[in-house]
Amino acid sequence: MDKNKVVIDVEDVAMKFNLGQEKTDNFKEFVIKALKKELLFQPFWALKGVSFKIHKGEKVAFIGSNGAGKSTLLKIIAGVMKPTEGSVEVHGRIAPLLALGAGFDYNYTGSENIFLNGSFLGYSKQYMHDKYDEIVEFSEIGDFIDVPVKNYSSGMKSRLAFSIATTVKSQILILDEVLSVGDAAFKAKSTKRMKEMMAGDVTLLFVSHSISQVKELCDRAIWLDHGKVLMDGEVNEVCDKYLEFVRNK
Ligand SMILES: Nc1ncnc2c1ncn2[C@@H]1O[C@H](COP(=O)(O)OP(=O)(O)OP(=O)(O)O)[C@@H](O)[C@H]1O
Repeated sequence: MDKNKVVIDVEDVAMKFNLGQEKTDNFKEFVIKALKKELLFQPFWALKGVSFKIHKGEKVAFIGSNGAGKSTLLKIIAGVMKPTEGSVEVHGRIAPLLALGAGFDYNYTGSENIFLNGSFLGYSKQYMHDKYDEIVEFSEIGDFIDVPVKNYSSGMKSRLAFSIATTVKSQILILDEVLSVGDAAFKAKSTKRMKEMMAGDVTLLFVSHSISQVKELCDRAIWLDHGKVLMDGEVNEVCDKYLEFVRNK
């Protein structure tokens, strides 16, 4: 495996959101104010000057307080959002597992969503056919596979999303909090599968508030704070500094 190959190159990325300064009580009021141009928007930088490179096979965790910009950064890397400034280069196929069930169309059945997600990830219908049984079996969805996803519990949605993303073979895996959902049995099963994948040359981008899980799965951590990289290095070192920071807050 070519450990020196850069698979993700993030350069000077910034992301600006426009936040409404005043509260509107309802949508009608919002539309009227917007039409009358009475709404004031204040720019808010969720990410600013973020740069790093990720090499093939690295397992990288993104840690930091609520609102630090972790999910926004992963969405930009996955191509769901375009950064306001900077550039992101990705070499390899990404299986994004952003916020649970993202990528599902709730009106379609689990089965239909497997093919929908497959085409979204760039896999052929035949390939998804070949993987179908394994995906359904691992997800433990059972007969619910023919029911619209809107009737699934959040645990069922995350089990199916996890199962799709980890059964199809992709070089880059993005996991956002997903392992924290699902019951104890599924959690054990998904952690085992993650570890099997870790043994291969998959590149992992992992967001979690569980530092023990981060230490277990990753070898590098990037600590984000208020949209900036505060520390980037060996996982135990960065996590310990972060925990110390949290304790002293
Ligand atoms: N679409 C959006 N419009 C406006 N603000 C947004 C949008 N998405 C995210 N934000 C803001 O950007 C900041 C970063 O959010 P993000 O979800 O990336 O943080 P996070 O580090 O993943 O947080 P958490 O640990 O709570 O999941 C937050 O202040 C959030 O309110």
